[in-house]
Amino acid sequence: MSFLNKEICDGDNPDLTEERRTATFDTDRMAQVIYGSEKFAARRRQITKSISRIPALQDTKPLAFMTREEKITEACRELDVLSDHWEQLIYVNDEEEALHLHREVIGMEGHPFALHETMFIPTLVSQASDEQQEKWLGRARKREIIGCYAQTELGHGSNLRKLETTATYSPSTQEFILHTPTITALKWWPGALGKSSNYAIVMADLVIKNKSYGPHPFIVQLRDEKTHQPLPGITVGDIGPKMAFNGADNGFLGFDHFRIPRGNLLMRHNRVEPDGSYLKPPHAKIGYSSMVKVRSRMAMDQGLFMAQALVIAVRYSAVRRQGFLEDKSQEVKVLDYQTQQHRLFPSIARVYAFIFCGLETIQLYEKLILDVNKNGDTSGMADLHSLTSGLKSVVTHFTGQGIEQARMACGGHGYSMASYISEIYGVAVAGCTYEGENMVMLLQCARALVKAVELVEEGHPEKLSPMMAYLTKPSVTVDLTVGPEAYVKIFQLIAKKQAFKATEQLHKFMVAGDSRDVAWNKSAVELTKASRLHTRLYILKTFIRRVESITDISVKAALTDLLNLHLNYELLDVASYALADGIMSSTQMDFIKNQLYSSLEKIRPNAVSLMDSFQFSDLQLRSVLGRRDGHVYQNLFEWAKSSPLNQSEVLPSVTQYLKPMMEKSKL
Ligand SMILES: CCCCCCCC/C=C\CCCCCCCCCC(=O)SCCNC(=O)CCNC(=O)[C@H](O)C(C)(C)COP(=O)(O)OP(=O)(O)OC[C@H]1O[C@@H](n2cnc3c(N)ncnc32)[C@H](O)[C@@H]1OP(=O)(O)O
Ligand SMILES: Cc1cc2nc3c(=O)[nH]c(=O)nc-3n(C[C@H](O)[C@H](O)[C@H](O)COP(=O)(O)OP(=O)(O)OC[C@H]3O[C@@H](n4cnc5c(N)ncnc54)[C@H](O)[C@@H]3O)c2cc1C
Repeated sequence: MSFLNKEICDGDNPDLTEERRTATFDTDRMAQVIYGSEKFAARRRQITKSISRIPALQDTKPLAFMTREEKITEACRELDVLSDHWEQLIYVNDEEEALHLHREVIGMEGHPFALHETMFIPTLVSQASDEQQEKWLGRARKREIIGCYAQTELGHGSNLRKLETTATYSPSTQEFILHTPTITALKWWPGALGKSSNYAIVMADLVIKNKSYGPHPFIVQLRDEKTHQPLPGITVGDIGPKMAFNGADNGFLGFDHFRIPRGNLLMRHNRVEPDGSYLKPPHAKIGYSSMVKVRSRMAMDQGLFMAQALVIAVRYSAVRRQGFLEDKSQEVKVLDYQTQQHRLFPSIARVYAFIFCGLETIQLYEKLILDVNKNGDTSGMADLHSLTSGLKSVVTHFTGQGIEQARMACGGHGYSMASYISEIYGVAVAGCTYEGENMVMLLQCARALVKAVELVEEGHPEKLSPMMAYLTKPSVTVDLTVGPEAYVKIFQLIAKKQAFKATEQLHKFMVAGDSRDVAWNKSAVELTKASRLHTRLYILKTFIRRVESITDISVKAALTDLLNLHLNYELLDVASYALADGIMSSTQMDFIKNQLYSSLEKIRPNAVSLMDSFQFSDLQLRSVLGRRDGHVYQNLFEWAKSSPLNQSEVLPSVTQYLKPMMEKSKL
């Protein structure tokens, strides 16, 4: 079956139009699967259309030609325009719609509200008491105040228990005294802290009567609401340019015995009474929930980052002609080369897989917050923490790899800022670090795995959570031709073996006399391998579950091809484990390779439409190379001509230095 997708093809590059004509599914229907519902996919399109009717948001100067200050100013101008249209554009308080609006209009280089929406408001929702929400949440939602999340310090990010900023309770005045005792205690990195925010959630060590209670969240006013000047006792500023994300003012913050009222400790789950007595929370790590919230979004957000890079690379590959195959009268589209397909298509599959995981983990977090806030039920916290710790690490790592391959797939033009892929890469790989450095978080996931293995070894498999149940599966011989379930079985065996091996190694060192911490460190590489396999198994199973649930036949068929590619690619990628443990034979390996190559051919006709289905507007993509019209060469030439360097024929640097130098050389 072949039909023309609904988008207008007239006027586009004929090579791209041809690709769109040969697609076997409808991109609107695919968008419903990607964005989780028909309603949200339609709302996205509606919002995009409404944005396109606001002149002040069109044809802005390319970000690549702007200084950092100009980028920040431009983001603020756009936010102001959006603010004037907010209620016509989206349903107020709909987080997904707000995120879409920001992504499309302001892009990914950061803006003053990035942390306000993703961490400041969510922390108030999950940690502030009803009374505190009454006071601050409404103001935050109406954007009367701008907030950020200030946790990381110059000296500590990963190890939260050693944060040095103190919040010492003074019963006589019923205040907390915030203080930065050393240079390493300066808050360092928080997004939008430096220049934009006037409020912050500050994570500080709660100290009462000389006893430390560990990091707790406080809401703190940083700047005067009228003048925006820092309040006395507060030192705040921008930390300088970064690898990417330079539209954001990540900042530093220090306190000099800065006093805040007792009511500024967020007290939904714990309390400090006026006399200084402390009521502890129902779960020791409940104060970490805002991090879990962001981690639960990361599979979706990173999937969308990689999708942007792939839209650009796949469209370009369908337009770029170079070299010959059979027909010597016309050069081929580079997308027809097997190596190009192998470079791009497994990442397309991963994008879909990550997004399906993201849809699931976002819902799991929403449910957890309901359970905790309404029923005080914290039983889901440990599982979601270990799942999202592993997932953020695996997804960010592969997203970085996928985006870099997308860049290379665009040859020389991929290296130009016109492609915008380097910016997408820079922003995406920040995710390997923020919300917990990847190795640190893989080791958090490993804690849960080791515990589960120990339960099995102690004869209590019934206590395993459903995600760990595969650790009890016996070894079996598997016939790969029966379909996805066979791949899952092999993957389960590989992941199980590695989890047991890593745990065995840990125990061995402990038996030999090492403390658990030292034995843990000596086993850490093996433990992180176990976490990665465990997480990749979850991703694989989620992909299968999601594809099975699709009702549209043509969408399901296209995604089944992608799923088959994913299964074969993933298994091949971990084949060294399977071969070493005798789980797979070399004949099975050959079978997998052949399946992989034939999947590439099946996906080829749908490649452009699989990426068009994300329905990113040109405004959001910000890529000259990846525009929907595919007129790559004309667009590139126009863009280059608009470079500030080309606004005069002779640069002052030539007149001032090169010319005199050449003249001197003549003497
Ligand atoms: C991101 C969305 C953006 C969308 C916008 C898209 C548009 C594009 C625009 C811009 C894109 C960029 C957006 C930028 C956003 C950037 C946001 C970045 C913000 C930050 O980085 S905030 C700072 C984050 N910091 C960290 O993550 C620190 C990492 N460290 C930790 O979390 C902890 O220190 C630790 C978990 C590693 C260890 O904690 P600790 O208290 O020492 O505990 P342990 O002794 O290790 O463990 C004890 C026990 O507790 C369990 N546990 C730990 N944490 C949790 C938890 N959260 N929940 C439940 N249980 C937990 C742990 O497993 C142990 O259990 P056990 O004893 O084994 O049973
Ligand atoms: C773009 C960006 C935005 C950010 N936004 C915010 C924000 O809004 N708010 C905020 O509070 N913070 C923010 N951060 C800070 C971020 O959360 C931290 O940088 C991150 O948690 C990593 O901590 P770290 O810098 O201390 O790394 P480190 O822990 O110093 O990592 C250095 C190395 O040490 C290793 N390591 C550390 N501990 C262990 C261990 N226990 N076992 C094994 N290896 C270990 C790591 O794996 C890594 O290789 C942001 C960071 C970035 C890059």
